[in-house]
Amino acid sequence: MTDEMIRAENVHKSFGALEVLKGVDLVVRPGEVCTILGPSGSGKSTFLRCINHLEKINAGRIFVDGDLIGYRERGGKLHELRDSEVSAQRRSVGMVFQRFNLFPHMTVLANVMEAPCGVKKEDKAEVRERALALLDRVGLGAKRDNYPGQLSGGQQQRVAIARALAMRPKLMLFDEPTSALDPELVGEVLDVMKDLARDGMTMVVVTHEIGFAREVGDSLIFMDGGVVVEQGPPREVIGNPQQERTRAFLSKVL
Ligand SMILES: Nc1ncnc2c1ncn2[C@@H]1O[C@H](COP(=O)(O)OP(=O)(O)OP(=O)(O)O)[C@@H](O)[C@H]1O
Repeated sequence: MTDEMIRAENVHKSFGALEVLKGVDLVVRPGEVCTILGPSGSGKSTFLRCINHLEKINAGRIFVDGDLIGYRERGGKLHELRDSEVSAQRRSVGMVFQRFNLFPHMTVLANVMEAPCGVKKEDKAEVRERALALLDRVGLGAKRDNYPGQLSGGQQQRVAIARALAMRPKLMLFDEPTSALDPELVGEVLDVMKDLARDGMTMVVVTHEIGFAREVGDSLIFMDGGVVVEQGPPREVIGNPQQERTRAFLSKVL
């Protein structure tokens, strides 16, 4: 493990003529929780997707635990990864989306067991044991034989977190994990995330949950217009924003 879990340097991403990321820099150290806040359309989700190589960047570099995303070194040269190799690299990063993408026809346990854990011919009993332990961890051991449709949105999102953890990720990316939930279900998902943070998981969390950022975040990034406008300890950025754009946004959401 390096002393930087994520290093993003001057990341640019466009969709056709639309330039969404205009030079984003970020360093996240192992065990840190980095929260990202910003108006709709500012490029937060796109940036997370770039870290996980779900989007290919147009310029800049992103390293995850020292590995350059999308490339590998061979014979002293950098080679672009083939699609099959990219998916292996992507397995080191767990991602949880706004909408939980569970298989509706599979039980909760099967959903977690199905996650690619990167170990070929792994003993099925071991996979099952680990999946059960993860379901216990997110408080859903008793629901293992249920189908996703039988669970609440909050419970389904907790299964999605267990599924991402089953890949043994080095870091977890959360893209507005609670914004599709009814308000009374938000807390149970945030509690699971807080528990992960306490256990030292490195996390980048795009969220509008200011309380979570303040309580759990080591750093807060305010993004607007495809750039990082302001960055610092969450309590400082929220309590005393230095930039006018941050202040204007916070005055609308606080
Ligand atoms: N695959 C795509 N093709 C074209 N445009 C895209 C694509 N993905 C994102 N965009 C555009 O990029 C811009 C930034 O989107 P993004 O989802 O990253 O913003 P965001 O800050 O996460 O917003 P929100 O909080 O609403 O999710 C938007 O204008 C969006 O329409």
